[in-house]
Amino acid sequence: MKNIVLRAENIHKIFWLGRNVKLHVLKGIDLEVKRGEIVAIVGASGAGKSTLLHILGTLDRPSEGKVYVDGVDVFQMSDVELAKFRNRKIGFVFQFHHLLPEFTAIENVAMPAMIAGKSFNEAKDRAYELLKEVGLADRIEHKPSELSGGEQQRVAVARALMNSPEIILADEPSGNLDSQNAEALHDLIVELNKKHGQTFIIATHNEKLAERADRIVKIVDGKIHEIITAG
Ligand SMILES: Nc1ncnc2c1ncn2[C@@H]1O[C@H](COP(=O)(O)OP(=O)(O)OP(=O)(O)O)[C@@H](O)[C@H]1O
Repeated sequence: MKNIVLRAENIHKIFWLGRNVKLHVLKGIDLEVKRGEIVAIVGASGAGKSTLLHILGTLDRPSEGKVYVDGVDVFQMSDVELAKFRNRKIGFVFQFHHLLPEFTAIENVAMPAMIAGKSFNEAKDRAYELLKEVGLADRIEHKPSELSGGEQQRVAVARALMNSPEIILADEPSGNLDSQNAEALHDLIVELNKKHGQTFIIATHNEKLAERADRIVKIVDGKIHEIITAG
């Protein structure tokens, strides 16, 4: 269906800890995400939220099951094809996807376009527009260490938008922020979603952020326990 941007079917993930010791983290997840939707994934620590986001974001392969992004069965691709596809279709605001410390804000934002083969000169106008959009037009030459935590996360959001991806995945995006900065980031996500129709899938413990999603997907014991629709 055209308005389904992502579909996950029967996703299982097993981590082998030794020859006979396994951890069955995801036990058959089915999920459809509509274009332009904000979906929050919630659940206790260790429930498998990050594991699921990594699989939906094609960063990790499931032990079983399929993921379709824009109708494409992503895990049929080779690692090289998948990396190119990912860079075009998916933006990440992950804690481990840190900004590159030796590059300025505008260079960090331009990076996904440069990975896709553009020069900095070709990418810099859009990178500037995006930084302006996240309220950082006067910080473009700052390196990450010269930015506050909230500002760094806004640079990460601008970077995630650089290649106009279909989907932005965020793992605890406001996790390291104080409540005021967290609130500002939540406002920004909702604003970008409204303005650009950008799809967001966000794993979070933050109830205030989850409440702003169109749907909240709760994971318990490796399965979807319930899906709460807003309003
Ligand atoms: N690479 C790995 N190898 C082995 N076990 C792993 C690996 N990655 C995650 N796990 C385990 O899988 C389970 C789910 O981890 P995951 O990070 O997905 O949880 P989470 O719901 O995101 O938790 P949190 O809210 O604390 O971030 C945990 O018990 C974790 O220890």
